[in-house]
Amino acid sequence: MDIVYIRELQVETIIGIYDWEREVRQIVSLDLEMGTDIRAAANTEDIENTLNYKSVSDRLIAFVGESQFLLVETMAEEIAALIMQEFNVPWLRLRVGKPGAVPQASDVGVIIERGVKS
Ligand SMILES: Nc1nc2c(c(=O)[nH]1)N=C([C@H](O)[C@@H](O)CO)CN2
Repeated sequence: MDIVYIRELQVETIIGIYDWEREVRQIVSLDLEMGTDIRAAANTEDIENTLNYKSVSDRLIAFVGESQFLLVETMAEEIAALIMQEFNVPWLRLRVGKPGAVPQASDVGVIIERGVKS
């Protein structure tokens, strides 16, 4: 299996459990690895034959930017389901980080893997 990836995609959104977090937009940082087979694209140099990381990034920016989740866990599960369904991705690994959440840490969040890796 090959991987198309996106690293440190940063999107402003409403997220968090505290009152102030329901009013102030914060940055979430996403890393996404998506299982695919790149050989058809490599042989044809046709963007239609691959997983377009720009299209995925644009969808993530729109979805996360409009969302209002309480927990990073919920955001991660919803992103995973969306990417697998809309882009026909059989397996993915996703990190959702809130770099501003704990001042003493450079980043906090969750990492999930979903689907079947072939
Ligand atoms: N496992 C989690 N822990 C915490 C979360 C979360 O979404 N998942 N969220 C918070 C607060 O919203 C925090 O980000 C504010 O600093 C705390 N712990």
